[in-house]
Amino acid sequence: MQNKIDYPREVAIKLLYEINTNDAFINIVLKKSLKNSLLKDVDRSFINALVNGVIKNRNYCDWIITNHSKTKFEKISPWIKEILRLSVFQIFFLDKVPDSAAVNESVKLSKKYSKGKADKFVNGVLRNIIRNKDEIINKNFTQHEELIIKYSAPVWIAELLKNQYKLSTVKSFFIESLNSAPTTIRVNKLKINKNDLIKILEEEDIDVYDAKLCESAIVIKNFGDITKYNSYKDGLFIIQDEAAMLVVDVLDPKPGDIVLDMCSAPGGKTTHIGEKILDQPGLSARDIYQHKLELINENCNRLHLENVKLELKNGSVLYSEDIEKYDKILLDAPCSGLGIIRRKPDIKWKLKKQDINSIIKLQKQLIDNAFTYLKPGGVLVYSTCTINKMENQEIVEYLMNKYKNAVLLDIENVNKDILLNDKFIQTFPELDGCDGFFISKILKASKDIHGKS
Ligand SMILES: C[S@@+](CC[C@H](N)C(=O)[O-])C[C@H]1O[C@@H](n2cnc3c(N)ncnc32)[C@H](O)[C@@H]1O
Repeated sequence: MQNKIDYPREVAIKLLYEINTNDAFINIVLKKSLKNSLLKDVDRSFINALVNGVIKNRNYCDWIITNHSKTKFEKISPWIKEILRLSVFQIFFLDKVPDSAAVNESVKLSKKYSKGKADKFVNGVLRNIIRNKDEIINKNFTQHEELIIKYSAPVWIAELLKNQYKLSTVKSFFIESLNSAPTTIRVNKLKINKNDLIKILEEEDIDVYDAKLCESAIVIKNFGDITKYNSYKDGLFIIQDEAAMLVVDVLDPKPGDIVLDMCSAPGGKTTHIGEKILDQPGLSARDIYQHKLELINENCNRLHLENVKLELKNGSVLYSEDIEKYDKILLDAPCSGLGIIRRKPDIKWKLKKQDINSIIKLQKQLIDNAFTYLKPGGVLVYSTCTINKMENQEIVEYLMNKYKNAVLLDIENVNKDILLNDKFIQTFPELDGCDGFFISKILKASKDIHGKS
């Protein structure tokens, strides 16, 4: 056995420790560490696969470790836990890595990252697991255990969704969350048309595929670091999920509209609005964090949008100067993010049951203020990237019950498969390929249309 530690595995362990012990965000730590220009592309994708794989399958890995270790799982030190998880993930999910390689690398890592006889402990646990590999793979689970263990669903999220959807829907949702999400880009139509962009991407050796739901979308594969391509640097497109593109299609802003994007960072939808209004003045993009406004600014600069007004404002505060000022408002609200756990699997472990109530409280404040900021005759689009009905349909119902002049509009010109009663869009990763988005469209009528007192 060579003594040198395999570099990608060591990076993966450090990142897993940061995510699981220090609460770091998977996308941020991965982006930072994969930027290292000394890394080969193959190592970059191995680190990405290891870190995402462990976080996605964390419950399953932990269940296997728990059942094959004499030391209680809670008593295992954080570094050793990550080393074991990484090994178990390789043994059960990566066919190309021989089991012996996964074990040997973990033993070396445990010598470096722990004191005492940790390497012997790791070796013993992993050899025990390998001996029982077939039995583990063929284990019969109850339906509940299958969700929680095999598909690594947090218990409380599984319960929440089982109260809202059929068990088969919840199951396929969690199975899909273990897969990788596609990469889609939105053509920047201010700069180029779709066919010309496809030609340029093909010349750059990027694989290009049709997207399903949105006319401006292209699926891309086989590109490595996207920021190195001229097409990216020239601002010919932005990376954005297809469902996220639908949000602005539903808002349908036109040149001349006064538009507010209330929770707008990092600006995926802001830039789409800017494109649709032909970069005319009239678009304000807000967020509560200054550093996030800078991300919008970067996106606007790269996509050649010059007229977006950035505002550091708290959406839950009612500003009197904004009342009845806007023709169109997008409220892409902060939410539980359950619709994007395929892209950001750490959401599963970071989100807590008690967070849902505070998220809902904020969503109600935001939608109240958004509605107040609309001109009579104006249109509000309320969207989230979650499939939790409490943050979706129920927030819209709250608004409809509170304001006599709120009218839920039909959503037109979209694929009927993603519509619920013509009123809501709800996409599901396992059915539609894109992220799990909710979209609704509300008109502020000039007078009481419900006849309520
Ligand atoms: C779902 S993200 C928006 C994504 C964005 N629309 C896009 O397409 O790129 C929600 C945003 O709301 C912001 N946010 C959270 N609380 C807020 C508040 N009280 N007021 C304004 N923005 C807020 C977050 O910082 C985050 O950037």
